[in-house]
Amino acid sequence: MCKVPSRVDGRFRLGDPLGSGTYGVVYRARNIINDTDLAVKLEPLTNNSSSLEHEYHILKQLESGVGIPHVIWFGREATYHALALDLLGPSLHELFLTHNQKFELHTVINLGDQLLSSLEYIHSCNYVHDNIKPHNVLVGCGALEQTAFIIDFGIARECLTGTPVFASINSHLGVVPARHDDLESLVYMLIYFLCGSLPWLPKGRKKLSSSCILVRKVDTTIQVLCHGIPSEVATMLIYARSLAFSEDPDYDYLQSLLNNIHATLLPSATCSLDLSHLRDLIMHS
Ligand SMILES: Nc1ncnc2c1ncn2[C@@H]1O[C@H](COP(=O)(O)OP(=O)(O)OP(=O)(O)O)[C@@H](O)[C@H]1O
Repeated sequence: MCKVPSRVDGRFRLGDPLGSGTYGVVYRARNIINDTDLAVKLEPLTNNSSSLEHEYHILKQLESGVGIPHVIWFGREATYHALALDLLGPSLHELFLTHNQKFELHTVINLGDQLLSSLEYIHSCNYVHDNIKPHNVLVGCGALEQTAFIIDFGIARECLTGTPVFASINSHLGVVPARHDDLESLVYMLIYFLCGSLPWLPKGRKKLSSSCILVRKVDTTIQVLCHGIPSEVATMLIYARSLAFSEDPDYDYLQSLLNNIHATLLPSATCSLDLSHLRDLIMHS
């Protein structure tokens, strides 16, 4: 790989890597003009079409949505495409591991509520995310620490499917993903946060193929999957799976199911994500 530039666009000084994915590495950076922190995602230039440029165009179109990362700049630096974004905090995956793989019910309801609204917005702009999973939801920083942000819009929805563990059954079968597939993935994620695992999740370090996960997923009844958690979650999954390809999802109905669960909580249960203490643990480790 070519040498990573120390600065991007003359003003963003790159620091440590924050994470990496299939397409590139994301660095913490400092804007030396206005002294603010940000994140810069670098993707090596190749002859292939740029996934980062694709992501940039989608983010620009989704720009004003709540829970959508804000783009600061996109361009080329040396032999890289670079996307500068507002700096966000840890992912739900990291926070979940820090919290012994269990989130409180009110936290899960709050996440479900926020992510449902963000998905409704993304879908209203004619996009399907197609890779909803705990790694792709980050909490915000500072004043936005109670907001969940959906990241990673780099997957072209027509050609690739997302991560098998959270993928909808349609997505496994190679059906072009539709809005209800994002909703199905969201419900799997909520179940995962409430139960600490999913029946098709491989144990330990073992890796399962997408086809194995699909077989296990299809073989798991909703009753078994949703055992011990509020019945509204099962209703959400039945509803998401029942939607036809081009059918408009009734987001209000799904929201009302989450509200029903919320109504059963003690008044002392906060309406916030309540993840700041975990965030601090990660930041200081
Ligand atoms: N704005 C941000 N602020 C802080 N960290 C970020 C930000 N964007 C991404 N990251 C970190 O970088 C990691 C990789 O980012 P991202 O998922 O966008 O890359 P990718 O190459 O598209 O990944 P994938 O292989 O999942 O498609 C994330 O898991 C996250 O830890």
